[in-house]
Amino acid sequence: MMSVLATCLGYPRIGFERELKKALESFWSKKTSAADLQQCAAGLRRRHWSLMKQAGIDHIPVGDFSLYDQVLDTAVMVGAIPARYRAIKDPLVRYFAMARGLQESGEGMDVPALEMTKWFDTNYHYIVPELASKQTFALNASKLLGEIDEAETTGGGLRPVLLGPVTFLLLSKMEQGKTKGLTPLAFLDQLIPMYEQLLALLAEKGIQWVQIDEPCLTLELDDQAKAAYRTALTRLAACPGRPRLLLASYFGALEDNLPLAAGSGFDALHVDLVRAPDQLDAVLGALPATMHVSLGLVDGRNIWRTDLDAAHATIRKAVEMIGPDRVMVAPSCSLLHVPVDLAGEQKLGSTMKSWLAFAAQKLNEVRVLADAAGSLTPSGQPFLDSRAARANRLASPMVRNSHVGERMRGITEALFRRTSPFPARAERQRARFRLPLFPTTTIGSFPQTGAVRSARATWRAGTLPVPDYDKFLKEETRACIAKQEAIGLDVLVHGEFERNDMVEYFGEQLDGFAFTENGWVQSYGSRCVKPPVIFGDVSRPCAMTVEWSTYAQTLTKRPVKGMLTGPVTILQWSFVRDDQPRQDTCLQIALALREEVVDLEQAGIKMIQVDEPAIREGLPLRRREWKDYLRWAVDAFKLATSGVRDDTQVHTHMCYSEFGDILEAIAEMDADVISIETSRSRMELLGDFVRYQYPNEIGPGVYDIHSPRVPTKEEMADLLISAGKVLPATRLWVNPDCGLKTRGWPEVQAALRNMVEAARVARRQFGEERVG
Ligand SMILES: CN1c2c(nc(N)[nH]c2=O)NC[C@@H]1CNc1ccc(C(=O)N[C@@H](CCC(=O)N[C@@H](CCC(=O)N[C@@H](CCC(=O)O)C(=O)O)C(=O)O)C(=O)O)cc1
Ligand SMILES: N[C@@H](CCS)C(=O)O
Ligand SMILES: [Zn+2]
Repeated sequence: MMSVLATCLGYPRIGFERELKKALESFWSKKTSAADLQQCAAGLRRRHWSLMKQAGIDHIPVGDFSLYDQVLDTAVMVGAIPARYRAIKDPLVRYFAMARGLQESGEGMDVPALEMTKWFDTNYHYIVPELASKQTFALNASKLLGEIDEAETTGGGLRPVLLGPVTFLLLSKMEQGKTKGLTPLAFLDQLIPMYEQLLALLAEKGIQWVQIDEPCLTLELDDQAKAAYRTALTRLAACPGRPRLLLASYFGALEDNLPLAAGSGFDALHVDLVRAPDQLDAVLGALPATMHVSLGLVDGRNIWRTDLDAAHATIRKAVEMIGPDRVMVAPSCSLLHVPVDLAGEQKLGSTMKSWLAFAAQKLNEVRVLADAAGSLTPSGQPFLDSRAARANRLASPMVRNSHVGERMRGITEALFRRTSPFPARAERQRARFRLPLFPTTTIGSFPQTGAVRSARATWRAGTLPVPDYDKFLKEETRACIAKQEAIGLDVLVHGEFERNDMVEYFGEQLDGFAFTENGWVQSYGSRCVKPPVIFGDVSRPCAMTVEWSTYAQTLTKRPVKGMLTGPVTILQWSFVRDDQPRQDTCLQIALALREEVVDLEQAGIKMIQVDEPAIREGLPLRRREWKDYLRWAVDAFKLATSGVRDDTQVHTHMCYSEFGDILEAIAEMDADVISIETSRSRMELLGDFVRYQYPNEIGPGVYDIHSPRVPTKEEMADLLISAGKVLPATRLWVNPDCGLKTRGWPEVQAALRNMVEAARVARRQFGEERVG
């Protein structure tokens, strides 16, 4: 008898104990071999397949595992390897060179990494494939086929996951120069045969179902992209003898792309019903009689326990309309974006735990929902538990704080404005700080060395007494200030040694947040974050950063920037409550940060940086929703930062994204200075700031901090000089792309010395005076 299938689109690969992270970093630092790394990776894959099998998942993903990133894996699989990496013969070394750059002094090897940017509106970063004007492709499916062989022992139900050809091309970029007028989509005809060959190989292996991820189907597509979809989907559907194909859309609604998807000739369509529940009727109405639907009902982007009754009602609707044989239940997207297992949490408290589901629990929810599809009124224990948890959360006194409600009602227009407009503020700030032309600074964090991390780990474990930890951090901060002075930086930072993570640190100090011990989620490569959980109204019980900033300022005469994470970024990088609009939660965070900003000023801090790297990532995927989001996101930043005097300089910082299309909003944020990542894209972004005539001061990043490579004085000076030609030199700052926490001290010191030298070169070119 056929029944509703339980399926999964992808599983976190980092490992319950972040085994992959550790194996990667150990391999990169040459402590272990490639074989050790591959062994760890194979062990993780085996574990994940086996636990999906145990959870009763009928379609188990294979090929979603990656040593670094699934988009990079796809580029390698189709042979899209830019020329500069082809001299590297060892495939693994070449793979990591594309991901992280490679600088080997002995062998004269010095190649920067490919660009990295955010995966849709998530905090995961992918490597941007780069195509040449005469791009050709060649299939190398060894990774995927090898993993399928490994997974055979799992016992059937394997569903290979491929990033689809159109999304692959839409996420790619053309290499710089010589490609005028060409866009990656021009290569679709050459790329499709790689997928055709691959489908034939998968059919030979006896694979029954293949999942083709096309998340770009949830975006607004122009005619060229729609035509590309028509071509690609029709051709793949027409492959002779192919396995059955599931087209996976996620992160939003298909809307006007639904006819493309439903008419694709594929055998199943996955839809995200967490982000876009309202699309169900249209989807069911559009499905041809041969097509299955995969209902994405368990949230792959958040950690709240599923409302099983609501999900069950949706499944019933689908079953009644098209019959159980054509229905699959699934998470809304890959589970890559949620932590591995709630079982890793000992300190959360049973009430909070009962509200949550991580990846392992979500698999169980999918199974339970599939099993209950035949029942009209499910009453098994999982449903009873889900109802009880929901009722408990809705009624919990932990969630509401009447003081926060009062403060929210007391917000007035005046709280969103600095006293004077930027030109008047800039004049006062120039008089106050007397900085040289091209002032040099950094973004905030300095290396989080093994010593810093392990001191924190022992302090957390209770084996390092608080005063000793405090003394250790003060010593790190003191040494950091001394190093910055020796390097010759103009505006200093305290180094953020006390912070585990720029969001988690604040989450731990604010009321309304819970934090996990082991809730790691991959951010890029081996780097993970532990997003805090916002479960209730947010408020600040006491000052959070004032002590560290004021301590650092006592150590130097140069200005030390106060360092805060902005409201939108705290929101975006947390798991957010789903019982009130995100904007209300964001304004609550902004109110708490406003108190901190004012306290910093009162404590004598003259420059305050409020980082908003996630503001672009928070942008809704559909343009019509942008205006509303940008209104409240900008308001939240202004609410947080407008409580200070004109001569207090507000900085902000952004990284990882294309900011071209939100420049107006960035300007409205009205920060006195913005530092922004530009170096990986070789300052392409700066063109947007020029075109928009960005009015305030700006520090275009001149040094890619994601790579251990030390940039030369000359290359950074070139970047500055090109920036100085298009923007007034009087408004330019000099800084790396982002914080330096992931780097080691020797390379940081060498790079910053070169950066300070580069600023001197630029000053010689443009004059020493900072007037204007
Ligand atoms: C700027 N970025 C950030 C994003 N999101 C955030 N939430 N935070 C960010 O900073 N998104 C965009 C980018 C992504 N970039 C990065 C960059 C770097 C990291 C990173 O370094 N992550 C660390 C983990 C950071 C952390 O929280 N560390 C904790 C725990 C450390 C730990 O693992 N301790 C060990 C013991 C260590 C020892 O004994 O030596 C343990 O407990 O077992 C801390 O410092 O206390 C990473 O290592 O992945 C992330 C995103
Ligand atoms: N102040 C932070 C910003 C990162 S986006 C840092 O320097 O790490
Ligand atoms: Zn940054």
